[in-house]
Amino acid sequence: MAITSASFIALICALVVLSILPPVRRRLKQRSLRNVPGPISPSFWTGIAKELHSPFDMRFREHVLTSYGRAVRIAMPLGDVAIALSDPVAVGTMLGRHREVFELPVWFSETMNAVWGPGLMSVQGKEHSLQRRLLNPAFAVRHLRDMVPIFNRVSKELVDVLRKEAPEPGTEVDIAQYLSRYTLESIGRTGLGYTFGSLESHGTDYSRALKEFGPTLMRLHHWRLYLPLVRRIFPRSWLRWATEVLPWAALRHMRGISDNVYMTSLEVLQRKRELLKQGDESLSSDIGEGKDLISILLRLDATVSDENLIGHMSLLTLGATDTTSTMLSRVIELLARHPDAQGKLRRELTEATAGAGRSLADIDYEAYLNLPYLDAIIRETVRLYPPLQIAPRVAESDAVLPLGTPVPDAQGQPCHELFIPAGTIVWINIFGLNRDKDTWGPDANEWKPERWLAPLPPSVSDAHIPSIYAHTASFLAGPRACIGYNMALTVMRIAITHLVLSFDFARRSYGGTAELSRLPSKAPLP
Ligand code: HEM
Repeated sequence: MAITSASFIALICALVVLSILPPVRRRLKQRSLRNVPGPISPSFWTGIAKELHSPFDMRFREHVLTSYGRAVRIAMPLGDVAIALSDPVAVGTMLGRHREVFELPVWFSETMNAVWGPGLMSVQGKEHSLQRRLLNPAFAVRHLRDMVPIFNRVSKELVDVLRKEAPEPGTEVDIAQYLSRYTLESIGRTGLGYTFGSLESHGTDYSRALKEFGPTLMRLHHWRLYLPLVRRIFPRSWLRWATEVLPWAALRHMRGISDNVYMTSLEVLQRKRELLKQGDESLSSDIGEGKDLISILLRLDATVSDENLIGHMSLLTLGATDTTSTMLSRVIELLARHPDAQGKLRRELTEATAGAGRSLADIDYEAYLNLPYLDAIIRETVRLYPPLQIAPRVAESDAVLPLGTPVPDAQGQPCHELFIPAGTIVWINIFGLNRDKDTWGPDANEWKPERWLAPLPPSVSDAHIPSIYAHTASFLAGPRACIGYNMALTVMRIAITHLVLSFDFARRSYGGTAELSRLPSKAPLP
């Protein structure tokens, strides 16, 4: 049957009406959210979303996340409202009782799926629980223990490269760049059983593709909101064809990134399956010594499909590297800014090694846990500088969230719960939870590792912050809590120990207050 132009126009009109009805209904139901305190929007059309997501205006975002209380109204484009929550009672409910209502937004998981394939961050609901159950055992402490010698070896390589780079005292070195390569290599060897090459070189196409993902995504940010709708209308093969023919540089670049990572992952995986067939001995002689996450997964369940494993490989590497290397850079920058803390840490580490007649290679997983000042420095840095400041969720149906701290209603009376209409974006305000003065005290914004050496004030435990680490929300909690947090902490403990025992870090003379996006990356080494 031929499609007439009238029926085509009718179809387009129907699609337009169908796609605008839910947002209109949501805006009508968001009345009560409009009373929640928040920054004034400069424009009905854009809201403050653009400023909030700008990597160049961290100060504005941090101001918004800490200055309006535990529930903050965020004006979104075209009069939509989102809410940022750092109220532990509300966040606890989102991650606990209402965990099935508050999911990752579909545009987020669809983007991940389109670029990386089916990994943890690209699936939802039951599929996510299944995948998570499959992956959890690979992250058990007993496997992490086996990875410590590999982390030690990469840390030693890092120190050797830095020594070559800075043979003279006082040489300036772009330390952040090396920490980024170090993290990628550590995760590559222990996650995938793959090496990205020497820490001196600038990496492989795979590592470059991972690095370019974030900036390319920013260029496509507004368009990806329409991805779920587009995917519902067009078959996958059409979309793939469109990425080839459309004259859209960012989209083509993203396709290149996706293909590149896919091909490398497939190659690594096929090699691993081959080695596994040859027996455990062959796998143990490979780069990850058979102790890497993918080898562990293949041993646990050899029936997992290549498609799933490739999705996991890409998303694990993506989730692991930038976060961990940002934290590491931050620790080194803070130690450079606080020479007393650096000296105290060096004394603790020297006592645990030379003082106890042990070499660095003798420090195992448990011994690393018994270094209280190192532990305090990591806890405090993870609390104050979480690499992910907000975690997005969307209400899949209408929901009511209880509040520990009330917000004003239309009459200015305290309101102890928030009605969240279906489709509303709710950001879990990690940054706000970690810096709340009522919880952490008036010095919440200061970096004080010492706070972890004495019992914490009762306000911290009384707050019942949803957390899997040190009462902070940095790794989140609930069904989507960071699966690799223990691995990240282990990588950090080992790298910091090697670095602080090998170098003295100082601030560059121009110093200044560092922004997360602009870490001072050059530190003089002796
Ligand atoms: C300091 C370093 C790290 C930080 C601060 C961090 C933080 C987080 C946070 C906040 C989430 C939740 C995001 C959300 O649900 O919106 C998350 C999820 C995740 N992280 Fe990490 N992460 C770190 C390191 C790692 C490492 C080393 C790995 C893997 C080896 C990893 C793998 C993942 C994965 C796969 C998820 C998705 C979990 C799921 O959806 O079930 N992360 N991470």
